[in-house]
Amino acid sequence: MRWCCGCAPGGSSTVSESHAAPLVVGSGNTNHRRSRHADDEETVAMVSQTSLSSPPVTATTTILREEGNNHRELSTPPPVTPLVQQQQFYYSPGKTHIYHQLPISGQEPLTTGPPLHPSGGETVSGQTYIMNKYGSMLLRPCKLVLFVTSSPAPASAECAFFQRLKSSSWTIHRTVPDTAKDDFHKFRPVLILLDSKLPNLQSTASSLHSLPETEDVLFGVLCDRALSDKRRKTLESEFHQYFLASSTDISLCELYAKVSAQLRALPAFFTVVDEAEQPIKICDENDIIQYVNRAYEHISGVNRAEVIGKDVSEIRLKTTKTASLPSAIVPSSAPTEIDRHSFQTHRRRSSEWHCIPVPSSSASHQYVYVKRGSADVAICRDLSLKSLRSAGALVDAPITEAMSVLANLMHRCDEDVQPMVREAIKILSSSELYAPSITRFRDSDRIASGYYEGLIRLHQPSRHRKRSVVDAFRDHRVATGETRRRISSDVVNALEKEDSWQYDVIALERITNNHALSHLGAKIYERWNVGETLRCSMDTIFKWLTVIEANYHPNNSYHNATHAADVLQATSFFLSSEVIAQYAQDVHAVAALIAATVHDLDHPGRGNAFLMNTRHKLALLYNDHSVLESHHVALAFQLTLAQPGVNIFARLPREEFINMRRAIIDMVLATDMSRHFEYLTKFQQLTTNIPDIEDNRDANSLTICRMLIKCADIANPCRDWKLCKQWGMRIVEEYFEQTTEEVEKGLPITMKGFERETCNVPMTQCTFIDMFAREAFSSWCEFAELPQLLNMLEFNYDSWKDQAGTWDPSNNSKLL
Ligand SMILES: Nc1nc2c(ncn2[C@@H]2O[C@@H]3COP(=O)(O)O[C@H]3[C@H]2O)c(=O)[nH]1
Repeated sequence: MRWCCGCAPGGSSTVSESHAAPLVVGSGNTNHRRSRHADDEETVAMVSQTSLSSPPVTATTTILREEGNNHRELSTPPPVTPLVQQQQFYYSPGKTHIYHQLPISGQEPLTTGPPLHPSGGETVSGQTYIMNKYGSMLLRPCKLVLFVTSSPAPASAECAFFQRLKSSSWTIHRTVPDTAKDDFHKFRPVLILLDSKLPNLQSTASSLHSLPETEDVLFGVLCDRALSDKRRKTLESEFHQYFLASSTDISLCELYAKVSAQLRALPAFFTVVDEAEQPIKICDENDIIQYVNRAYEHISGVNRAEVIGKDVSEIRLKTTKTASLPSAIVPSSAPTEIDRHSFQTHRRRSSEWHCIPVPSSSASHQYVYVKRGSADVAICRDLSLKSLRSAGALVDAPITEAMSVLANLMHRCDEDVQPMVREAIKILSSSELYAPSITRFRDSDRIASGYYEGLIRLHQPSRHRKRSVVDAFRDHRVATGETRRRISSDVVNALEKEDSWQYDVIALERITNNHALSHLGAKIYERWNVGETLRCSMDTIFKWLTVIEANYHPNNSYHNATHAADVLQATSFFLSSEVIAQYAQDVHAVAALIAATVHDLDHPGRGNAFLMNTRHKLALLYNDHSVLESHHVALAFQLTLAQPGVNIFARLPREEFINMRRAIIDMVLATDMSRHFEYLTKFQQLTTNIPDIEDNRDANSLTICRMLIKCADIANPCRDWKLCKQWGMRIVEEYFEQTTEEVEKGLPITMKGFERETCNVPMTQCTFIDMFAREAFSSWCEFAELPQLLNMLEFNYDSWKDQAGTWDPSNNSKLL
């Protein structure tokens, strides 16, 4: 089937002499004049198309490179019987123009029309722009009629029907039966009208129907008066419609011109898809394969004729076991366009294939599978770790780069190499090779370097000054208060909806007079049956919570027991997610709750860098490694095991205690921000290979729970704005106090940008989101299917941004 588009070159809508015209598929230079020796390579693509009315549309492409007037065949895919004749058109890859060229030797495709209309969906100077979900495409309805009559000379006065057609920019070519076929090939009309007075009307129509390219052409008979039923019945096998010469209704013709213009775009797209470097296949909603491209044939070793029409599950690919298709998860409801972009879409999870539901208005859906890690990153998400980082990621560890190369390689190499590459990735991701270096933020960005120095790099060459800055940890303030809980109705009410993300833990802090942790903890532990797992009573658990709460510093503006309650509440919320419940083991879930409770125990209100710079005894004790985090969890076990009546692990069998303790330590240590990107990368690596997640449940559960508590620890920016803002002010106040002390004592400033006199608080929050929160929650929310948290993060980011422009540092003296 050959196509032409019916506008003259240059976009005018005058009746054109020649009707081949370019179909611009991409943006490209639409004024590009194709010359015989164009500066960029021109190739001729011969495409055979099935009839458009009979899916699946298969296309074989024989690429011919044009050299002079000769065409040398470039590549031939495995033979698939073309159902119809060859179509010939040109495309120049560099400019993604596809020229439809009638196979008249030597005829140049014409220059293209004006540039794509930016808005799309409009008709400008006779050109129609079709806006689809992926952007506008320039299509020009082909308004060409071939009128077959016995007298080629036009009647003195055109009939009303023809006048109406011409007034709507239609071109009418008259011909006689003997030259009708040649003229059809020459003009490529969308509408063939035969004069009802033709002596051999039916045989003429039948002869034209025999041309394969007429399968999508509208056949009409033009008559002076309405046909009798009998006459219509005899003609119905040859004609789709009869038109009265006296009629001025051309609506069917107009519609058909538009529809066929869209259909004509198919060969272009199939050529692009067929020539794409990455394997692509298209399935319908029943997972029947409708189409595969040449790269798929190449990588799978099967010919498309062997797979088209087959059920995905039947496909056993010859060369790549892993390339088998994932079993489909049919969504309960057809994903709408919006769904497609929400995390709730039931994507067919597979590490090998990126599945894209094709948005369509119909209930049934097609799915495009694109093999991951393939050449054309533009379409499929590249598995390299680098691409897993948000484009704005500021930090890349050398090891991450190496793993990104390996992840890419893994999906391109053949099957016997793949396991080795996969193993290499596992080895690299298991050892401490992550030494993130801030690579992309401006040195002048003091806040970002403040976070980097103060949270990640930590160690400062420091002047030695003996400091007994924080001795509070010696003062083990053990609560000797009563352990029998009396709960007022206010507290009971304040504990309502503790399972909601909107829960206001700061209100609970107020109502309980700084005992949010013990009260909220008791409720959450009870809801999670922690007592059952630990084989201890809720009374013991409440006593334990009271002791732990008493060892947080109430005078810290941020790192106090309410922050622990906040992180515990977030941990409980995340554990409630269906996806997490599927992957987190019970022991790790309970460990996460306990870890959240103790994760900042006895925090001195100063960061690790400060303790290291002051040679604090904790820094000496823990050799500058995760100093505070080690202290939090060590003290937690000391307090638990040393205090009679509060040992919540007392009844745990030894083996279970060892496992529980290991998991709690692991998760608390994971809150050390100096290893943020290490844990994040491992989580991303794991969750982009969903099938792998099944084969090492224990280790994977821990990786997920580490990420869970990490996100709970930095979840402030995802909370309701009122809470987000309060937490932001609290953390900055604590930083101000640290910086003030560093200045007073001549210590290195660990958190640059957090000087009370000059700090732009909203800007510090935006930087925290840019550097840490956005990327972590993008990965976390996609995996845990919590898209609403990302929406809140971006809303809060914009709220901080709005304030940053007018922030007055004089506000910094009264943040709380
Ligand atoms: N600026 C800013 N930093 C935060 C916020 N939440 C957590 N952090 C930082 O992330 C760190 C996580 O570990 P810590 O609790 O030790 O200290 C925390 C802060 O340094 C926030 O809302 N704003």
